[in-house]
Amino acid sequence: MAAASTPPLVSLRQVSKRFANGTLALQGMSLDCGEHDFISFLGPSGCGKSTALRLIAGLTRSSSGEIAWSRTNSGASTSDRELGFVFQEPTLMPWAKVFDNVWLPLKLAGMSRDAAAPVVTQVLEMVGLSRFADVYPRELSGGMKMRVSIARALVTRPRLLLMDEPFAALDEMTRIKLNNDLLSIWREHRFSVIFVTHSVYESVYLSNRIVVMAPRPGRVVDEIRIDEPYPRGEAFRTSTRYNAHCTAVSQSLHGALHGVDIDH
Ligand SMILES: Nc1ncnc2c1ncn2[C@@H]1O[C@H](COP(=O)(O)OP(=O)(O)OP(=O)(O)O)[C@@H](O)[C@H]1O
Repeated sequence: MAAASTPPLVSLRQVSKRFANGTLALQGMSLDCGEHDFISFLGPSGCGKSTALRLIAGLTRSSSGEIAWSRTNSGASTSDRELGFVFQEPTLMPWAKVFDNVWLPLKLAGMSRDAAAPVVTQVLEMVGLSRFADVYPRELSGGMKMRVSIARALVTRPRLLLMDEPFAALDEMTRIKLNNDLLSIWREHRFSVIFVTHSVYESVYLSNRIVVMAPRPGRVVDEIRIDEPYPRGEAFRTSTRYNAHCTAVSQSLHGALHGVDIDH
């Protein structure tokens, strides 16, 4: 979690996005994402979660407001290579082996296959796919393809990993396994995560902060801290405390959808 003295990695101040067709997809969002935060954007369809993520990634421009990045140790402003993005679909190149899919961001940055090999091998190990470097995506299950996608996002060693409903299409058991593996990678490598989800249960399990959002216009209605220690495992998932957090977050979401302010 962010120490009080550490400046935020990225700050949003009153950020809004109106599309050309007039839709106000996001209205006045403010957020500080700290070093080693795990933040979830939680809300129903159309509340601007993906738009907020795309704004942070620089994939779309805000209509108003400011997005500011902290300076890196080298003094440079945060660059693309310090951001990783994982989409709901793994979006792998079907004609390329797992190794080459993961190498891609480094290849685009000018790194040869040989020079990239140690780091590619290392991230494949992190996601549990060491033995699959030489297979094609079609030979992998949905969960394994998502692991490749996560490895590809981590190969540049980003300070911030943006994840847009990465596990929504996976079965429950695979999702739980990937939740656990993501948390252990995050704890060990100490990057920050912003994670978009529709699931109250997933957001409570993973995050230290949950940003609750509502639609029409897309906006933040609440932020809830999950002050529970990591590592989190089955004991937490089946605890009364976990259930109490899920109830509180559900109530906030429910209140937001009915235009009621929830006081925390
Ligand atoms: N390129 C676009 N042009 C016009 N409107 C858009 C565009 N992209 C998104 N919107 C609209 O902006 C609003 C917010 O969309 P966004 O995809 O950010 O929501 P979301 O919370 O991520 O939804 P979901 O959970 O369904 O992915 C929606 O009303 C959507 O229809």
